Parts: sequence; C-alpha cells; structure tokens
Amino acid sequence: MNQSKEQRILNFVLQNAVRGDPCSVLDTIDKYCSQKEWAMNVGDEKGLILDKTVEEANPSVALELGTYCGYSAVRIARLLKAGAYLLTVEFNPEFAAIAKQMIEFAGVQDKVKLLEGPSEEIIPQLKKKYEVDTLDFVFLDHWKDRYTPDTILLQECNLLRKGSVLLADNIIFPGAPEFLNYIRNNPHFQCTNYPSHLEYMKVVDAMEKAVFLG
Ligand SMILES: O=C(NC/C=C/[C@H]1OC[C@H](O)[C@@H]1O)c1cc([N+](=O)[O-])cc(O)c1O
Ligand SMILES: [Mg+2]
Repeated sequence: MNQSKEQRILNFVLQNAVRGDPCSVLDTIDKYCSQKEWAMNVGDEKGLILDKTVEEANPSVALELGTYCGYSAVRIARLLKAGAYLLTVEFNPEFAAIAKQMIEFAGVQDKVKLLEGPSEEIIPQLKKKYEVDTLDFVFLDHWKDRYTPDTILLQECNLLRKGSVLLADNIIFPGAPEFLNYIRNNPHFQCTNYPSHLEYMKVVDAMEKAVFLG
C-alpha cells in the first residue's frame, strides 16, 4: 500500500531533522512542505504569530484542536515553561499516529498529551477525565465549522477564565466566517486580527486572537 503524504512528511523528518531538537523538526517540515508537498501545517509565517501569542499568554495549560502531523503541537510545546503542558485533540487516527511520532522525535512528549477523538466529545471530558481546571490558551485549527460550536462548548464547560486566550487559524482561507461573526460580536471576547498568508503560499490568510473577558 503506498504511503500517505503525512507518512512521507514524518519520514523526511526522521531522516533529516535532529532528534530532540524541536526547531530542527519545524524547519524540516517547513522545508518539505514548501519544496515538495504542500500540507496544512500552520507554517513558518503564521507560526511566528502563534509563537508571540503563546509567549505573551505564557500558559500553564494549553489546548490545541486539530493536531494533524503535530507541527503546531511541537511549535507550542517548545515554548512552554517547566510544568506547563499542551493537550492536543485529533480525531483522525492516521494523523494521530503520525503526530505522536513527530512529537516524540522532537523530544517534547513530556509536555504534550495527544487526545484521539472528536473535539465535541473530548472537550466535555477535560475537567473530570483530564483533570483540567481552566485553559489559559486554546489554538483552533481543526474543521473550520467546528470553531464556533467548540468555542461555545468551552464556555458551557466552564473551561475559560478571565484572560484565557483563543487563537484561530485560517480566518480568511479556507475561512471561518461564521466564527468571525460570532466572536467579533460577542461582548465576552476582545478580538485582534493578525493578517498573514496561507502556509507555504502567496494566498492571503489571517489569524484571530480572542481574549475571554469573563
Ligand atoms: O482544513 C483545515 N484544517 C482542518 C482540518 C483538520 C482535521 O481534519 C482531519 C483531521 O482531524 C485534521 O486534523 C485546513 C485547510 C487548509 N487549506 O488550505 O485547505 C489550511 C489550513 O491551515 C487548515 O487548517
Ligand atoms: Mg490551519
């Protein structure tokens, strides 16, 4: 059976990156996906916006929705302080298996917990099953039509606190118009837009930061 694109990305990392070095893993994925096969990693340009947002939030507990190959999980985990951790949710078992190996190769496995399943099932389990109190940072990068229902679900499950930071990818492309309308018209969130470009392309994209006001 021929390999998937995600398996080819992982193999390229295993053969070309430095084990235990998250930056070399990120650079190697970016090299492969800009030169050989495009893939939906947040990438190096939007990755810098993600870095700055994570550094500013300095989260103890972070959540990512949409792990894919683990690029942004490695990107986020490499910035976390001692004792802080990232929960990342992926419902596609093939992607989850790739991401697990990517996270381990990068050496950030002690800071990352990969949760396999649909976000709408996992979010309501975070408090009791995963011992989460509240989330300091949430990166939304999964199905674009799940951004709004999952943001509502996070509030219903009391997982946000005053100052919790949400960052959403792909506001322009593929686009999350319903989420943008919801979050920008919601008085409980303070929004900031970060114009950028689609990963590895000249196509316009943007990220939206939304701080929960309580
Ligand atoms: O669909 C996108 N992401 C959501 C899909 C993510 C999930 O779908 C299956 C698996 O669970 C994966 O994690 C996407 C698509 C593009 N794109 O250019 O098509 C660019 C991006 O940055 C994206 O995050
Ligand atoms: Mg994305």
